[in-house]
Amino acid sequence: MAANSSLVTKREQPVVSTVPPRPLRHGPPWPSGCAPSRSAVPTTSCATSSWPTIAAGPRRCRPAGIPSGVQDEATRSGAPQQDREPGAGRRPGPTGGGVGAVETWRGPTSPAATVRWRAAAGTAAALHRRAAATIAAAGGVLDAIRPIPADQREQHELAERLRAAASLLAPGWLGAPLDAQSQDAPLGGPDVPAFVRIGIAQPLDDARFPAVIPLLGTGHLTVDADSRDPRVAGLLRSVLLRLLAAAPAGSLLVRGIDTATAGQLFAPFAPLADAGLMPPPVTDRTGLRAVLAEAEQWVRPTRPATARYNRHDRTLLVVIGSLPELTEPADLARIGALAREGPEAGLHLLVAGWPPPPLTAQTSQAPLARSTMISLRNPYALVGDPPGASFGSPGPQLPGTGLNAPVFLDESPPTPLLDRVCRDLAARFHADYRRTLDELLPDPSDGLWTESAAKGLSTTVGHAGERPVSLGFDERTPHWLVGGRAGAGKSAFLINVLYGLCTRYHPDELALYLVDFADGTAFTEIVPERADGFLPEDGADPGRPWLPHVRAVGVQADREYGLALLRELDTELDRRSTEPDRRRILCVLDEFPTLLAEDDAVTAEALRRLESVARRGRSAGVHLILTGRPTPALAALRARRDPFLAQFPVRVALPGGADVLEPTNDAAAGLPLGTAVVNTAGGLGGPRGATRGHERMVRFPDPHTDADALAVLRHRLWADRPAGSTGPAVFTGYLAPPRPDASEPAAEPTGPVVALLGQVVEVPLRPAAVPLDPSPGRHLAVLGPGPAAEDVLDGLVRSLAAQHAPGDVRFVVASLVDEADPTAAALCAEIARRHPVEQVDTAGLAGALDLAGPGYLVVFGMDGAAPGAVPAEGLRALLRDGPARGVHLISWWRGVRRFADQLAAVAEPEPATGGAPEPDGERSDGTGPGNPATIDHLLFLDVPEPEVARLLGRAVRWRPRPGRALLYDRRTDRTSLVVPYATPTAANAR
Ligand SMILES: Nc1ncnc2c1ncn2[C@@H]1O[C@H](COP(=O)(O)OP(=O)(O)OP(=O)(O)O)[C@@H](O)[C@H]1O
Repeated sequence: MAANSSLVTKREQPVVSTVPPRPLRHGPPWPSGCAPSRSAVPTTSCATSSWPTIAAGPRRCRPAGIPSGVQDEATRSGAPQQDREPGAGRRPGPTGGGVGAVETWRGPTSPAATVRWRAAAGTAAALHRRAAATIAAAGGVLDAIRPIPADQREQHELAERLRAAASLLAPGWLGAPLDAQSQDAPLGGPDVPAFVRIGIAQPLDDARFPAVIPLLGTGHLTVDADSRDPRVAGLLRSVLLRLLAAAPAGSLLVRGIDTATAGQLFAPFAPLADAGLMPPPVTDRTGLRAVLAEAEQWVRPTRPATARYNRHDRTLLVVIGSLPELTEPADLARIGALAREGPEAGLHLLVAGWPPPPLTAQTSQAPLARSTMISLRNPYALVGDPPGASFGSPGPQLPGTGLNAPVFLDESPPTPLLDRVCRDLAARFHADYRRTLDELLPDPSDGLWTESAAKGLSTTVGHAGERPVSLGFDERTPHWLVGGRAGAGKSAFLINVLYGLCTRYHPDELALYLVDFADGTAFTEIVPERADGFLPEDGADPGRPWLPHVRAVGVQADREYGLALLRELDTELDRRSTEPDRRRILCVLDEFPTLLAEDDAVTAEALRRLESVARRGRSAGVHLILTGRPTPALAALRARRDPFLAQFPVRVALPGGADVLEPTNDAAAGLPLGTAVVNTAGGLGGPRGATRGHERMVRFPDPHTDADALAVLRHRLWADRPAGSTGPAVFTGYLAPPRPDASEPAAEPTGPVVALLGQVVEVPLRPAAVPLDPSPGRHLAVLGPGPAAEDVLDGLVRSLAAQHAPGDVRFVVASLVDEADPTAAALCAEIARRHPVEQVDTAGLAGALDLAGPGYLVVFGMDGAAPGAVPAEGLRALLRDGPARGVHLISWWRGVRRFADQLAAVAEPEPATGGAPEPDGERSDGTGPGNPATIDHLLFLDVPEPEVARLLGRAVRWRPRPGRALLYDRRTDRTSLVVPYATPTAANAR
């Protein structure tokens, strides 16, 4: 029946209360002759149909259960058992007599026959009387148990009345046929809609009425098949469209989940996602959990002890088109709990594919509480009773039977209609709420940099209604913690803040350090543009105007880069403790959970430094913004009351970022894109309904909607930069820096030649350069199994060659492993253009150990030499005395073990230590830091941490990965993370 049919059908529909409650998944609810005419509808004969009709059809079909009930009743009503004869319980035949009576007419009409005939006639009369009694008794029983079904005219009248009721309950968008809906139908209504149409009920061929159910404000809707069934997809889309079109603008928030079709179910609603009215659907288990967490936050009572529910002025509708395969029972239980608790808090569920197929007998799911259940048949559907009401009105004691008519579910709305509605809603949202970046900036006519940072920094972050909301960095609000799910607008929010600050404060008063740990490109637009991403700090690059306030930027930076920045800030704070500095520093760590993601020494030190910088920076003008997606790490920090969190009184929660607020604060539940909750009390909530002075919900613009305006602003800031400004140092984690051009050697070289290896991951950036001076041990070994190490050696030697005047230096090149022969040959050919080169084998290498300087012994695959082939005595002398005569060994070793053995073999007895640091452990190469017969500089590529630690005799912090190397300096016993320079070969391969 139509929605709220209990009111109508209580009076109008036949009462079917003696029939057992109808299990929805069994056969159709109507007998043949009453079935809809669609050809695929299976017809069920009166004799086999076990369910009552909604009303009697033309043939007054009766359920098969009725006759047997009649017989039993007749038996009970007095017909003695012994009188019963075969066939006595059957309906009379066409002639009105039983089988025996017919036979008596065939016999001869003799006196004896007449006697027999009379006897037979007596029997027939007795049978007739008994049958009449049976019919009378059955009639009485039928009258007692159900009224005489209405005739067809009544059925049509009833359908007509239900149609009228439906148009009242679900007017306009909520109940109109969508394929005939006018393109101009106005959107939005005064109230959240309570009823919505799901399809057309068709009790008779020519009797139909809209099937309407209560949803928002009442409960949920479940369908037993998921979005892969086009009828389910059509139903979900049409219900969603009706609700969105009819609800007051902005009052209905939708979250979509659809794994089976990878979100295709919601594809027609994409304009809403683009507008920020509805986030893109989630398509996996992680996304499902995020939506469930948000919904739980939505229903969670503000004060659990009182179990009172928070009432939102908006409704959250979670539409599950299909659940992830093998959704865990715990997640299914969360859905069940949300169904039970949701409606009071304005949370409603549309769940397709419920109950999900059980993984085990123990995990089968009950029907979802408080939901109207739809069971698909072919081609119609059965609709169960809505929560707390009954379509069939079976009476107070008996359970409901659902809607007693087949329902043909609404099909997917026409694409142009869907598109038009979504675009109109988006445009309306845009017009009502969208703001632009310039509304957050000072009036351009006032000029740039008119505010003073002496007492703090402040910028407009958004608008609460019409009022601009400013947020600052000062002693009371020194640091901000910003949270939001992926795509919540964190970068947009940050960019607004950065432009807001950079237009208000002079670069002499504000310096920015920006690090992005994720794979985004949050900050690339405000740094100079160079394809390689590595820039000289001369500011001359005109590629793209940069913000003059920005000192350093890490794009997709390593955790080590973030840690280096924190160390740098800590050092700066040490300095400021004695020399106060009026220039404020703002450091933004975007996706900071990545920095703290591992349970290792980097995390431990980063947490310590964060706490120290935040605590000491408060009064020293050093401020932090940390942004991140929801992460268990944050909850863990909160749980253990980590001191660093206490240093962040400002919390900004964007959509999905409620975890930066206190768990009892549900202000951020269900935020749409473009909005944020700004809280200046560490995320604390407050009394419900009360105005919270420390908390505002703001709308903020997407700065990228007007890319041209943004470019003009950037150019203006750059063009006005103070004279002598240098560009930011940019570290781009995913790029290998190009090797600096080897300048022509100076006529009078002033310092030693340096071996340039790459860029040290540090703030400020600096090259990894090994000076090849005359001290004993000034040699370099590259250790690592793969071609990357071979490439490093190749590029390095080329750069060395370029640093010497032609003919000034001699090269001896040996390749002791086959795989390096081509590289060695190409290298020799290249160097030979400037310097004398000799390519040798192992024997030649042994002979060249006493090369007269200046020169280089370059060895590819030095571990490939047979044991003893390179004499230990000669090697020891080279390592110790070679640098003094300008000879350095530059070698590549594939394995650490051969290297350690060889070095141990040539190690000299350890001299008395002259103040050099003693190693903590024992070196596997047997050499100490003061040993002159050694190799002072080791570059590890792809060598596991334990092997490096064993070789160095102490713990190291190092995770081998492509594009990274660890440089060890034996003299200082220090290690540095290095991004090796791109080599010509490697660069070509990319
Ligand atoms: N205020 C806004 N109004 C409407 N759309 C916005 C707004 N802010 C951002 N968007 C849009 O939302 C999308 C995601 O924005 P953004 O990249 O800033 O999110 P994010 O949280 O940084 O994402 P991620 O975590 O993936 O890096 C973009 O398409 C952006 O244009």
